[in-house]
Amino acid sequence: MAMQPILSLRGVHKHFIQHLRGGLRLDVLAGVDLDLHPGECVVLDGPSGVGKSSLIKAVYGTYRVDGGHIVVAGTDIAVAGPRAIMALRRTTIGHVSQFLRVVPRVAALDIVAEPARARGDTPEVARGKAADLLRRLNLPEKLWSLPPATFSGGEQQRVNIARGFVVDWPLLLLDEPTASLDAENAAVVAQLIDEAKDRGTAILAICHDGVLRARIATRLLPMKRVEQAA
Ligand SMILES: Nc1ncnc2c1ncn2[C@@H]1O[C@H](COP(=O)(O)OP(=O)(O)OP(=O)(O)O)[C@@H](O)[C@H]1O
Repeated sequence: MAMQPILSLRGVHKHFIQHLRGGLRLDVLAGVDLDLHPGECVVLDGPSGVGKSSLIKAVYGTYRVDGGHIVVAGTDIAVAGPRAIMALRRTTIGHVSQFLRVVPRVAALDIVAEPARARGDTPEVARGKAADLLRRLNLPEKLWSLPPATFSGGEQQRVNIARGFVVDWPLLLLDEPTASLDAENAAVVAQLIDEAKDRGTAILAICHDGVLRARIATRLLPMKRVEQAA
């Protein structure tokens, strides 16, 4: 029997009403289909503004879609309520956004460890995994006990990446994970992605860096601008 996809998109539609532009309707996603299997890395491919981030946000349950199905591990996120979405975020879907959502007064090490704690690891085990990742991503150890609010963009992004990789997620969403990183740390991220794929994580990614994209993508999902109704 063929392996079940971890993520299935069928006919996903999304539009925005742009209130600052006189209520203009902007159709962004029109009938997006995809099956994503364990161990695959599909990179969304298309020009700026085509809807790549919107699709990632829809799969994470942040944006509600207007039509179609987004099935993750048997749950249709297109129609799921907030509890079901929060449960999937705890157990199944990891997300590395472009920017770290800084939690005041929580140390970087604990921010990274938190998803592993939420999945049942003891504090020691979770912190050990967090420390391994922060070390691999070259975050100076003296920063680990500090809240990341004052960290540089690249330091915050490395905390964010470590948080995304601290759990073996069945599905991992990556939105420009190396945008603020130097070449050395971008290479570490490429390695982390390879290892996650080998463990069976399915990855849906946005990645403008052509070299990294060629390295990580098992396939591209071409996205085209939607024709707007006159
Ligand atoms: N919350 C929102 N409200 C209104 N319009 C939005 C919203 N989010 C995105 N858009 C619009 O939807 C379109 C697609 O945006 P999106 O960020 O998904 O594109 P993208 O392909 O990820 O672009 P880029 O490669 O530049 O990051 C853009 O025209 C954007 O202005």
